[in-house]
Amino acid sequence: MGGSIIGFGEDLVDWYGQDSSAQEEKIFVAVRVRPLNERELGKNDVSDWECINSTTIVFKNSLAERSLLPTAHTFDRVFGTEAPTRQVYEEAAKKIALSVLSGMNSTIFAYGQTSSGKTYTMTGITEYTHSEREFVLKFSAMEIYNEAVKDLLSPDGGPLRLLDDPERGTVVDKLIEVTLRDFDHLRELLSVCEAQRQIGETTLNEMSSRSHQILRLTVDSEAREYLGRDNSSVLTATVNFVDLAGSERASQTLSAGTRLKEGCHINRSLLTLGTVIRKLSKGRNGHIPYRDSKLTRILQNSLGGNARTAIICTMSPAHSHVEQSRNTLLFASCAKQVSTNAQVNLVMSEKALVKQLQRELARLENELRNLSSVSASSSASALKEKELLIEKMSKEIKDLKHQRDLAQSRLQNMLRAAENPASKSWADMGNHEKGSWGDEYPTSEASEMTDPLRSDAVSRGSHLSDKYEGVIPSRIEDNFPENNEEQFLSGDTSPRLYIDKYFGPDPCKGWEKMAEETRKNFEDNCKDVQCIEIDFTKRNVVSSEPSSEKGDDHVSGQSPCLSDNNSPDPSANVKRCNSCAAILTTATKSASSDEEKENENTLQNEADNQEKLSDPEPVANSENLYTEETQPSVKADFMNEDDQNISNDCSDKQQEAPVKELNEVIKQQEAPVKELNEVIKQQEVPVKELNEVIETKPVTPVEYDLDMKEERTPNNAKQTTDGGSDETQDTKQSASDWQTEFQRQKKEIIELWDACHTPLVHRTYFFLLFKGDPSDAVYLEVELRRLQFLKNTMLGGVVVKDDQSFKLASSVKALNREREMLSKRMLKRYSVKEREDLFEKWGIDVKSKQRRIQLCRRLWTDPTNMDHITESAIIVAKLVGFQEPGQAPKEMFGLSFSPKPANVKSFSWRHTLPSMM
Ligand SMILES: Nc1ncnc2c1ncn2[C@@H]1O[C@H](COP(=O)(O)OP(=O)(O)OP(=O)(O)O)[C@@H](O)[C@H]1O
Repeated sequence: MGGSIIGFGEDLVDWYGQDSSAQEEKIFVAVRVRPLNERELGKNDVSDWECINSTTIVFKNSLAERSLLPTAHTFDRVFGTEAPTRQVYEEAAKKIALSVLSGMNSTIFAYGQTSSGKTYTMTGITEYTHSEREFVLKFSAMEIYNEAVKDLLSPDGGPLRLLDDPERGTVVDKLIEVTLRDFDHLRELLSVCEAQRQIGETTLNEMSSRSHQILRLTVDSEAREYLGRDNSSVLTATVNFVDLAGSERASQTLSAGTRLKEGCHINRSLLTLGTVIRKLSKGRNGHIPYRDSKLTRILQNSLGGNARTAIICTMSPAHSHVEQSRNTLLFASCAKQVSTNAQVNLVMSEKALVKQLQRELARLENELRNLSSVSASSSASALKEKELLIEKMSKEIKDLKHQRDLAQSRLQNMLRAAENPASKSWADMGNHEKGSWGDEYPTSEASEMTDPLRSDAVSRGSHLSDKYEGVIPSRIEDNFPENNEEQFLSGDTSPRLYIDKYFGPDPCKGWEKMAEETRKNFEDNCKDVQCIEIDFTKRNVVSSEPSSEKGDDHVSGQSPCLSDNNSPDPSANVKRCNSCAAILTTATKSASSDEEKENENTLQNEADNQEKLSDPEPVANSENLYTEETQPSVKADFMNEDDQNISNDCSDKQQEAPVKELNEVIKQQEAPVKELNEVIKQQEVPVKELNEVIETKPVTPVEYDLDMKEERTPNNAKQTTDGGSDETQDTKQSASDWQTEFQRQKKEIIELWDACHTPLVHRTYFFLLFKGDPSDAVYLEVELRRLQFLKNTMLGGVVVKDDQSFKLASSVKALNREREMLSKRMLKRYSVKEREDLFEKWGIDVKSKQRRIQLCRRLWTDPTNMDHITESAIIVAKLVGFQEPGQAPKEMFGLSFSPKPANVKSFSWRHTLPSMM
């Protein structure tokens, strides 16, 4: 039986060598004769039957019977009384039973008279079948007792329903299926079935089965499992082992009651089975009464020809049972005529295959849809996204490298300073870093002298001041501030000087040097600011000298530094510092005194409208402004050290301490450099990977570069103009570029101020620089970078621990205090009418409480609105006294402000200091 089977490939041959394709075959019929049992032997019964060969059984007794009935019967196989069950299995059952492995259903019946050996035989065959198989089987078991179907694996369950499935035929509903682990498991289950099966004692069989038992093994296997082929189709087949109840004669079994009733059901169902077989044996025409009994209904698939079938008829050889034996052989002969047309469960397999193909089709369709939805544009956008990511990460790397360079640069500067222990200025710087920038009142001159960098800056600042003499306000209006913030801001009355001190280099001295220095010392310069701030406060103390308007009683121990503005002598610097430090404690008191004084003024100014009483605003402690938010702890140390130094001149011993501190600071600075290097390292890897993936062109640096900018500045253009005649156009272009860049930087800086909570006074000072003067380029650049770094440090997750260089970073709390301080100032700087106008202009109810602080809290709050910023700056400038009498506020902010040539040599640094000097 050759041929191929669709879906399973050619040569689908079952493991025992037979082609598994559809085949018409007769039911395999075997007869097994059991030995005479003890009961029969006890009655001296004799054996009538003899198996003369492997296929023929002959009746050997009565001459009379012999003349009437056939004496020889031929079947597929006959087994005599000596044949073991194993032989019966091998030669009669195995072939059929293992058909299930090639996807064919099969059924093996045991048919015979009661006590003839059906159960004996089927139990053995079932066990042997399992031991042969190499596949996982599922086992189920049922019995039909008195026409009720019962699950033998569910003893407590009620009768099961039979359902008609259009595909599978009759199905026993909710029949339990157990996956067999091994042979022992099967034996265990067979024992359960045996225990559950209805057994009754009859006169012929002490353990007579009173029900039909159907044990079912189901194989769900993939063809490749047994053929070694790569085929995922599933074969599902079952083999039924049917152990029928024995036909019996009531007269023989002497049954009554239950046994009789059982016997009736048994005989009726066997009669139906016999009828079905007989009809089948005569062909398939006409009605076949499958449904007349549950037995034939359940086995319809098998009997109907879908399953390979074997019927093993058991019989007793005893003469006393000759009639039943003849009936058995008659049944066997009929069964032998029945043809089956068993085939691999192609129907089911094809369905499985169709289902599988449908699933595969759906999957492919889905994939296709997804693929088509990923259009070219989305691919391009994904690519662009990656490119942007690379660009962003590259920029971050660049920023980080920049920060690292700054940190390294600062470290180098510190190391340089450490090499010169006499450089007290650096030690001062260290102290200032650790201390509060607003708590001290050293003189500005002292700071200038003690910080070599800043001395240079001051020198250049003077130069600039000369340049802008007459334009820059020459003095602060009146009394010294009542708080630290104002000490900070009042140190320079000129924004230009503020910037000069802040950044050091003089733009007029050449871009190259300036840019280089700025880049190298960016952080140092930032740090410089702190010193300057401190120096401003010191200057305030200087203002307490006899020439000042107040605070003289606090500066009785005047420092020599106050009289020497330009001494380059480091030792002199040390003296000054020590002395100035000594002044610190008294200067604080001076500030308090100033505050009291202002409060008096306030009361006087507000006497008419009782504002002071009706508008009780919080009064900030001038001493605390910024100090809580910045470096409160070191302040005490610094003070103590200075206290100790009050009566001492500089000694070597004293100089060693700051050097030690400096070394400590250097140590601290090394950590962030290391951290930055680590961050850069980590950042670089993904960028490299991404670059490799999309093979994009090298990322264009986004960051504005000083060198690039240098090429565009008018100063630089001027240098190049000397070398060629057609460079005027270039110069114009450069100026245009600068204006564009200037606007961009201005906008960014304002927004960064907001993000970094930069003090309003600092913003106001710096805002004065926003006039588009190319010479301010470097200041803007440095301020921008400082803010970018600061923002990264504060918000960007780049942790630079204990970084003290960016004191201009404030906090919301400090900013609020500053606003409170400014609001206090409003009483002094603005008349009642001016204040009311301001409140009205800023949409604040004139009669509301805390209207001044309300106003000040709105200042600088909208970094995107230039009008708002300008108005805010005007107000702050006036509040802090940064306004020449008679000068319109707007003039200060560039509307009518233009630099004048630096041709006035007589301008001096001192001229820019407060009048108290
Ligand atoms: N081939 C055999 N060799 C030895 N003993 C056998 C053989 N066949 C059956 N017997 C014994 O005969 C007795 C009856 O066998 P069994 O119970 O299998 O008959 P049965 O056909 O199933 O009867 P019933 O229809 O009443 O259930 C048992 O004790 C069994 O061990």
